[in-house]
Amino acid sequence: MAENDEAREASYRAMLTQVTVDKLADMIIWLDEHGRYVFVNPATTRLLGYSAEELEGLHVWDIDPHFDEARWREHWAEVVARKSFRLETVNRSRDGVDIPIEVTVNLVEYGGQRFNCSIVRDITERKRFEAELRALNDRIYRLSVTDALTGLANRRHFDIQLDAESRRHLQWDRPLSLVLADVDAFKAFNDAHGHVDGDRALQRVAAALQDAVAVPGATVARYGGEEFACILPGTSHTQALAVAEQARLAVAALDIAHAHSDVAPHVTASLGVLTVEGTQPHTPDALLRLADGALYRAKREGRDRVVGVSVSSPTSGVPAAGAG
Ligand SMILES: Nc1nc2c(ncn2[C@@H]2O[C@H](COP(=O)(O)OP(=O)(O)OP(=O)(O)O)[C@@H](O)[C@H]2O)c(=O)[nH]1
Repeated sequence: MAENDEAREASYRAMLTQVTVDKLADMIIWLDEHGRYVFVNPATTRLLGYSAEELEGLHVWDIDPHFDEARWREHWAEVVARKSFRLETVNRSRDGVDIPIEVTVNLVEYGGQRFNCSIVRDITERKRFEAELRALNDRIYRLSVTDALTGLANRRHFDIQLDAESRRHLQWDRPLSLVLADVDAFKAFNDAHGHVDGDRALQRVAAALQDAVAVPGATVARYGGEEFACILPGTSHTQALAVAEQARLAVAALDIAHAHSDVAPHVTASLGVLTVEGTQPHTPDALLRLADGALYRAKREGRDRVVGVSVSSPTSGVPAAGAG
């Protein structure tokens, strides 16, 4: 190629490079090995609000709140070792706005010097979208496990938890208690006061149960209709009976007038308590059947009371099945 042609070709290529660097929406940031800005493209000055001259006197930690000099030295060692990789960080603009960025780091060696040439993308929109998506997923999850009327865990969540807790109880050989609570004479309440007041009463009963069951890791759920269920992991029978009695008293203390109940002049609940101890496995259905048996007895024996049943297998050394 003639000398003129070569010069024209070189100038043409330089023009292509220059225009690309000038027009690129991403930032191009060159840092030396001391973390000093040595070159930035127009997108950088636009986004960060500093002039190229201002930036070229600064260090990376003047702009990136996640960096200091020590962190830069670690980063530089990684750049040298890995040569090219991606990271996410933040750049603070001149007017104090933190801009989340994705940085593609590249090690460049030129004229005996080493540089970090970064292609930097503003990912504000992506981060906002991710946060919205996370919030939406959280909301969908909360809705999927929550009973709409009372705000307690719903039946689906209860079933999942009971399955998990019945396995955990076997694995760790620690007691597991269940409490079933059923509002007494609620049909009569609905008939006398109407469904709307009935709903309100269920909401108040639910809140009272939730407050009364102060057991770490407990699940308090609306099991269906006017029936509630609590899982009390690691809770002995004596403790579970005390929790259930506390819950019974809390429902009575709401003092929701119920003129058509044979039990009391206010809304009451009957509760069945089951505790299993030892390593003999019980399916969740079997656990529920046993707890339901205790609840049934509480109803039959006059309502507004707690009846317990405890089942143990020989390994735990606790006497075999008993009720009280
Ligand atoms: N307001 C309202 N009532 C409900 C809801 N779910 C179930 N119920 C009512 O709860 C009542 C339950 O009645 P029953 O199962 O006969 O039991 P009970 O009258 O409470 O009598 P015992 O349980 O034997 O003391 C029915 O009238 C249902 O309609 C609800 O979401 N809102």
